[in-house]
Amino acid sequence: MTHAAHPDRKALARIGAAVRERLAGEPAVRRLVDERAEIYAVEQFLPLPACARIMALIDAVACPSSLIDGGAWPDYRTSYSGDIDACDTSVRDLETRLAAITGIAAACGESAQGQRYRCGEYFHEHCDWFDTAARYWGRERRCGGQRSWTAMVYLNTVEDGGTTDFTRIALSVPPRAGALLLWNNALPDGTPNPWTMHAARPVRQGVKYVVTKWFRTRICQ
Ligand SMILES: O=C(O)CCC(=O)C(=O)O
Ligand SMILES: [Fe+2]
Repeated sequence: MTHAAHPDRKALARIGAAVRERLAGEPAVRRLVDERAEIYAVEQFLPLPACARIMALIDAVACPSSLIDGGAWPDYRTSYSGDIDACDTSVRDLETRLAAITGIAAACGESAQGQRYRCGEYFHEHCDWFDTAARYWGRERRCGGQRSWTAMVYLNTVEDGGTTDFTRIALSVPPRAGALLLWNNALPDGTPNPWTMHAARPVRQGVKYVVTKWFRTRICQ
């Protein structure tokens, strides 16, 4: 695919550079070692009481997770998800923290989505990037454009399983309560980074809760 085929490429390159520079100045931020993808972790990013509160909010709204391109493969994602109450103090506090660490305004992203995986549940490997050749792209282009960075907070520590695996670079991240995982879905030139392919592996014991914010290129309306 040529550069021209990536509609938000220049803006994504700009956002990538700005976030990269900001994270470099944050001592709590650790870059996970692989040159091919920009993936960062911050331990104890969210206090445990806020994690507990958001887990309760997820339980209140969780429905079987959907996929943006419909359900071509019904068992692709077996978790439960929901848009948690954006007015809740803990959610507002989370949004503020994510905006502060990335430098991207909360409005320049989708509303935070909670996910719950019970024993055996998973999300098969995928990239968070939108397929700009798909039918849904017309809508997403007008409403925020391409996804830039993904920010995901693990709300609990899982007894066994439930790792987030970056399958093309053999990186496996175990869920730890309050930890933030943050990655750039684009390469430095703003084109999609295929090395960000990832999966949520099945939970083998316990339950896993995460909250995810997908930042976009522009303000989402
Ligand atoms: O739950 C995880 O570990 C990953 C979730 C994920 O990839 C997503 O929601 O896009
Ligand atoms: Fe994902």
